[in-house]
Amino acid sequence: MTATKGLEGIVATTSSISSIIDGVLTYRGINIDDLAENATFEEVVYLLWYGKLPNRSELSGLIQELNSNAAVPAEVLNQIKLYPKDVNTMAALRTAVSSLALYDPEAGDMTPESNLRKAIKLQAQLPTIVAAFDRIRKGLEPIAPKADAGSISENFLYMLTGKNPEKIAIEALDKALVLHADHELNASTFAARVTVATLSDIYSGVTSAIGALKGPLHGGANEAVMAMLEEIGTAANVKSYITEKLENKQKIMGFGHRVYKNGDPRAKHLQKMSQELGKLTGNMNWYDMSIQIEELVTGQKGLKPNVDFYSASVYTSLEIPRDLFTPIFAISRTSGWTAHILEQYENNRLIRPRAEYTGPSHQAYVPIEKR
Ligand SMILES: CC(=O)SCCNC(=O)CCNC(=O)[C@H](O)C(C)(C)COP(=O)(O)OP(=O)(O)OC[C@H]1O[C@@H](n2cnc3c(N)ncnc32)[C@H](O)[C@@H]1OP(=O)(O)O
Ligand SMILES: O=C([O-])CC(=O)C(=O)O
Repeated sequence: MTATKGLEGIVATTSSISSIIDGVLTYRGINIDDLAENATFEEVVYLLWYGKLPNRSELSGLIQELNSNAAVPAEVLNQIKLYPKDVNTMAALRTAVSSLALYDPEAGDMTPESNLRKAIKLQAQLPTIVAAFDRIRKGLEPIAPKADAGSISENFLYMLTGKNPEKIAIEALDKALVLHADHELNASTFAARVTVATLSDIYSGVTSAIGALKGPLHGGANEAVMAMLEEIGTAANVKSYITEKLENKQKIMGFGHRVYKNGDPRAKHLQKMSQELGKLTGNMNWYDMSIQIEELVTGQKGLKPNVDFYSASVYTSLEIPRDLFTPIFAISRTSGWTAHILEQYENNRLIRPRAEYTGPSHQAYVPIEKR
């Protein structure tokens, strides 16, 4: 038995949800470029869960269901009020999502209908949790979700600020959610599938996934990108900062990918949005710095930006706090996680690989008094 470090290139399951073939990403066979240009996030959620695009009445039915399930149990909101105000936002989200299960009477029900209902509740309630936590830590009262919101993006921005968001902000966030919704067997989705393959419940699967997404080699990279941009400060400092990092063999966050070696197809959409939003807000600094960083990192290392790189400047232009970037990724990826969890349940087998043992052998047991 020989281990493959990081399971690189190992095909661990079959799936009909999303594919990455020759650098092209599809959701249910539809190219991400088409979805990014044309689909709303709710259409994508429907596509991932049901395997087809919704017609008008199916789409409005889903939006209604999401709206009517968006309120979070009062007990969970009261618990969030007890969290330390300066706690890591992904840690707060992980804890709150785990506690949702305590107040859902059907948490342990394993029928397909019940699991789909819980997927809807999770998709509807994650935005409410993230917005509520942000307000509570600022000493503000959480805002209840709108019952008639047109989209998750609209409701989330409304719950964050208490104001009706501008159309441009809703559309920009919506496109970012489309681009982050699913990605084959990425680390957090794999974590979700491993968890539920023991026939554990969907809340456990999504809680595991949030824990995996949090790390800076995965979803946490978008916050790390913004931290880097803030540290660099202005375009004039980019060259010396990046060159020094690369010379010291340090990683530049938002670059590189396990699967894409010729570029992440999602990045160009986020780059365009970053430029457009920079122009609209009259602040091109983040975009200008990002472009320069890309030129240097691609030029010197051949590494291309991934989905996390330009999403940092996009969210900043939308005035979203840096430490909400990864929770927003989680809001979007809940659609993919839950689609994969439902697919895993449909055709389940315990996921249990082997380890290549590299420790000592033939060791004698030494009694404690002789150690
Ligand atoms: C949504 C997402 O999860 S997208 C990924 C988000 N993560 C990041 O942006 C973090 C930065 N990127 C990385 O750490 C990596 O590129 C990963 C984790 C995404 C992929 O990792 P792997 O496939 O395991 O590649 P690995 O880390 O082994 O890198 C291979 C080589 O490229 C280098 N490399 C990879 N990414 C980077 C980077 N961002 N900056 C500088 N060098 C890099 C490594 O140092 C290594 O060099 P070496 O062979 O000289 O040691
Ligand atoms: O697929 C991966 O390894 C990481 C990624 O880009 C994602 O989860 O969107």
